[in-house]
Amino acid sequence: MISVETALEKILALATVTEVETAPLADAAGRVLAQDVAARRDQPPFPSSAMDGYALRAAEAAVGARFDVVGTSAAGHGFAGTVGPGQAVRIFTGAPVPDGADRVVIQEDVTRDGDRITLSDTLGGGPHVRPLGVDFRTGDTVAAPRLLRPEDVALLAAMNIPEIPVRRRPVVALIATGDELVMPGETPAPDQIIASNSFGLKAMLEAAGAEARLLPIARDNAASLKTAFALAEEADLIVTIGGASVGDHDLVAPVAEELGLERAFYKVAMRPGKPLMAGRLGGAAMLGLPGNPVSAMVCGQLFMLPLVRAMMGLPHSPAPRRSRPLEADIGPNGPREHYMRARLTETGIAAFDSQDSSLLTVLAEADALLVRPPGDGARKAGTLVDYIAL
Ligand SMILES: Nc1nc2c(c(=O)[nH]1)N[C@H]1C(S)=C(S)[C@@H](COP(=O)(O)OP(=O)(O)OC[C@H]3O[C@@H](n4cnc5c(N)ncnc54)[C@H](O)[C@@H]3O)O[C@H]1N2
Ligand code: MOO
Repeated sequence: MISVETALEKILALATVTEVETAPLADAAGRVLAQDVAARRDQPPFPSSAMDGYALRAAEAAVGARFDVVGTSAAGHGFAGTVGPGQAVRIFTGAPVPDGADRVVIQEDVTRDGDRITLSDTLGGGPHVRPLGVDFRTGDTVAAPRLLRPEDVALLAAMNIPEIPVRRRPVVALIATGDELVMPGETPAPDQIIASNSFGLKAMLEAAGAEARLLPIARDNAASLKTAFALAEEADLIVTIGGASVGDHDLVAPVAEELGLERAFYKVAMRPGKPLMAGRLGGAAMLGLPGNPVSAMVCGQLFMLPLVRAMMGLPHSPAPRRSRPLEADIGPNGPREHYMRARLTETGIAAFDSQDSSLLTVLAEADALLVRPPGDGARKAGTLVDYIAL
C-alpha cells in the first residue's frame, strides 16, 4: 500500500488543465483566473474627497480662518474652476477635489453664514484627500492563476474589466454503484438504503468550482457499470463510488480495466479510504472511491478536491494542515494514516468516540479531521496534533 502523500502525487499527475474561456464578470466568482489581467484605469481617476465638507488650500487651514464658498463639487459633478486664496468649494464624499485645493475640512469643523465659512476651534487633521490612483494605476495587474473571491470580483469591476479569462469548469461524472442504493425520495426495498455520499461529493465539487454530473446509479453487474462509464465519456474526471473493495460484487476495477483503465494505484495506507483506486480512462482521469459514506467524503477532501483544483490550473496543494492540543487522551494508531472525525473546541481538538466509516451523523458534527501518522503511539491530552479543517 502506498502512502497518502504518494497517492496524492500520483493523482495530481493525472490532471490535465482545462482550456481558457471567457466569463462575464458577474459570473466570475469561484472561477479560476487563467491569464493576468490589467487595470484599464486609475482609481480614483482624480484626487477624491474622503469626507463631506469644504475643499481649500491646506496652507490656509487654521482655526478662525474665513473663506468665500465659490462653488460645489459633488460625486459625478465636479467643480470646473480653480480654488484661489481665501476660497473654498463645498464638497461631498467621492467628489473630485478641485484644482488649487489640497485639503478638505469636514463640515463639522466649519460654521457657515451664507457664502462665507469660518473654521472652528475644533479643527481636526486632514487632508481627507485620496490621491489619484491610490488604489491602483492603469496597468496594475491581478495575477493568474487565482481562484476569484467576491473581493477579487469587486476589484476587477473597479478596473473596468467586464469579461475575464477563466479556466473551463472541469466536468466531473459521479457514478454511485450498488444494487442496494436508491435515490433520496424513492422508496427503498427492505434491503436497500439511500445513496448519500454521491450527493455530498456533488456539493463538494460544486463548492470547489467544478461542474458535477450525477449519473444514474450503476447496478452491481458489468453491463450496468459499462453503461454508466459510457455516459461519463465526455467528463474530465470520472468518480466512482463503491464496489472498490475485494467482495464478489466489487466490479469497478475489473470493468474499468476491461474498458482500458491505466491504473496509477490501488489501495492507500489510510483510514478511512483504504480501497482507493486512481488512473486514466480514455481522455479522463478516474478516481474509484470506497463506498462507505465517510470514506468517500474523506477521499473527496484529500484527493478529489486537489485534483479538481489542479485541473483548474491552481498550484498543487494538499489540504492545509494546522495543529492544536488534544482535549483528551487518545490510544495508539495502527499502520494506516488515520483521519479521525473531530470537533474543534475553543482551545483544542477532540476526536469523536465513534470512528466507524459508515457514520454520517458523526461526519456532519465534525469540523475537522484529526490526522494521526501511521504507527503513532498513544497521546496524552495537551499534545499538539495535526488536523485538516472541514
Ligand atoms: N474483506 C474485506 N472487506 C472489506 C475491506 C477489505 O479490505 N477486506 N475493506 C473495507 C473497507 S476499508 C471499505 S472502505 C469498504 C469499501 O468497500 P467498497 O468500496 O467496495 O464499497 P461497497 O461495498 O460498495 O459499499 C460499502 C458500504 O457503503 C455503502 N455505500 C456504497 N455506496 C454508497 C452511496 N453512494 N451512498 C451511501 N452508501 C453507499 C454500501 O451500502 C456499503 O454499506 O469495504 C470494506 N470491506
Ligand atoms: O478504510 Mo474503509 O475506507 O475504512 O472504511
